[in-house]
Amino acid sequence: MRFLHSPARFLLHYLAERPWSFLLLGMIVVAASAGSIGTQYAMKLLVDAMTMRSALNLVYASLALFIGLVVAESLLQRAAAFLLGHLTVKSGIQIRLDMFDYLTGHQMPFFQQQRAGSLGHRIGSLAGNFGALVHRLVMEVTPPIVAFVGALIIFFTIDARMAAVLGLIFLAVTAILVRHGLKGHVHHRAFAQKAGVVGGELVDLIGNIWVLKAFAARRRELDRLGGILEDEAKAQRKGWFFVERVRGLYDIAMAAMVAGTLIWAIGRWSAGAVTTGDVVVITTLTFRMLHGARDLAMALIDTSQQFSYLDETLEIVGVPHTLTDAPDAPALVPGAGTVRFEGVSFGYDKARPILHDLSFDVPAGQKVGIVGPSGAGKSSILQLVQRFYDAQAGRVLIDGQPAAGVTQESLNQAIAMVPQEVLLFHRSVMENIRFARPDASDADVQRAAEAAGCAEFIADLPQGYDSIVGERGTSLSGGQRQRIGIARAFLKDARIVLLDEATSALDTESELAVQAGLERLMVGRTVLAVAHRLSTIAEFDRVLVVERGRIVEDGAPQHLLMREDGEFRRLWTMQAQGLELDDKPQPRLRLIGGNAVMGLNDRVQAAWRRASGKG
Ligand SMILES: Nc1ncnc2c1ncn2[C@@H]1O[C@H](COP(=O)(O)OP(=O)(O)OP(=O)(O)O)[C@@H](O)[C@H]1O
Repeated sequence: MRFLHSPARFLLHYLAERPWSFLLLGMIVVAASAGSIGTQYAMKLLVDAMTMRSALNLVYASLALFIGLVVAESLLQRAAAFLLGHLTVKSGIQIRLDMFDYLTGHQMPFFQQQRAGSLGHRIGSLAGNFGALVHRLVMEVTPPIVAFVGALIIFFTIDARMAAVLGLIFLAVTAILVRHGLKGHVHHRAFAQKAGVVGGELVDLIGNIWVLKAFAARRRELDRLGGILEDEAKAQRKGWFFVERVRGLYDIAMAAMVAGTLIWAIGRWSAGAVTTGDVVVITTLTFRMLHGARDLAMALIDTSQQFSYLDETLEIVGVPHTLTDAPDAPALVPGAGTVRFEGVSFGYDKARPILHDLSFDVPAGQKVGIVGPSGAGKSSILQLVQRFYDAQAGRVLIDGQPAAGVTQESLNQAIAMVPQEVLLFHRSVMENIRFARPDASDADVQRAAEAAGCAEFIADLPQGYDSIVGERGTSLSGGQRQRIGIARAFLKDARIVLLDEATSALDTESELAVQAGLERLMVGRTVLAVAHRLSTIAEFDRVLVVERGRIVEDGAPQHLLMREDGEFRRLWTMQAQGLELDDKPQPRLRLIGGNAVMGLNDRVQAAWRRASGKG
């Protein structure tokens, strides 16, 4: 999206979305400002008519003109404010929708590098920035410019020399103020940065409220927050003092200028060169011009500040997408559910490859367990199947179609994933499960929940399916969240199911419930499961053992177990002893949770016996 490349393009893009409305707004504002200058002129006519003892008709006509212009200006001002509010609210909705759409198109690493809260805040503030910019330009920059031009014209009718002098003064005052004001940017930026730190700290503290309470750290953290707020206040004070200094300077300059102009005008009046009305209009217009110079300078400073906020946000949110659909990419045509890796090499960082020349073929309906030491690249294989990343070499084919050649949306439709950590929205259980298929009926959702083994615990929740699960599902246990994840996969009803087994141990009862749900889910589907507890894949059709990004064994679990010095057998034996391997250059053994050992339950013991011919 080219319009995200610069604040000016961004502004123009959204102005061009409603060109006629914004043009109308500009015209109303120009007319209102002209009307306001016109009132000064009408006042001069009135004063002249009165002092020159003109016919009463002329006096009343001037008065009528004056009142008419005052009313017209005020009506136009209201119309402009109404239209501006209406337009910026509409554009604000559009901007946030566009930005959310663009933001969610970024690849996963983007979200790992940015804090979610700060991204949300930035999207929200983009709409605010746009509104503020349009407001400044239309309501604060345009009127002083129109007033300046109008005043200059009136001055020229009175005294050309004076008009030229005042015009130059106006430009000089504006330029000096803008120049000086821009120097204050450093203070404003420092304050904005400190305010950002405070915001981030607050979000962090509230997000980690559990730690705060558990470590009795409320008082301690309050003191720490006090220190950070003090820092912010210092930066804020510097900004204020700067602005006040600029204002002081301006006030002194204005007093001198108005006094000078008045003395000069009265001198001309006493010489009979100008009328009383002229003196009145000269005085009011001088005030107006000088105020206009100040307002214009402030508005320009503010506009440039808004531009830099906008620029800062666009630099983060508007970076180009790194993973996009190929032009004219077709949708994936779902088939029986085959997965094929052809010479796939991949690294999150190109310089540090994780998977090396991986090739395997999973026919439809096969259940494949992926095992290996921690960090071997198992989860990365699942990430590539879903095309969260592109491989640096080779291809991933889903139902014979390259994952990189079809639309990402259609690819994600064809695959159901039950991740290690099931993430839930702060919505009801019903909505959370239905997220997998928005058009599913309540009965469909309930059937999926029953199949996943959720029905019982959902019935025990205070409002059943309507219960809100708490932010990120915190009011549910780990096992319950996982079963909701399985229910989602049921509802999605995809031919290909990816499972990434949770590393954190569940209690035995939960584990059995999750296991039962998974087993029902796997029936008749192609399954790729990353397994930490080898017990879970004992009855799979096939096991791929991955070590440092390479497949070192591939076969049915029973067969692999029979290989005397096989890797799978070694992992199995270690797990039976409660140990697990880290896939580091110097592999390290570590103790794993007791449940993993308990996970080697009867079924596995039976498989072991079968494999070793003792069954
Ligand atoms: N998003 C990421 N960005 C950069 N490196 C990553 C990312 N995810 C994983 N890695 C690295 O890639 C390597 C393989 O990780 P992966 O998660 O695929 O291993 P795994 O075999 O699934 O491990 P585990 O069993 O511990 O889940 C690890 O060294 C890991 O640090």
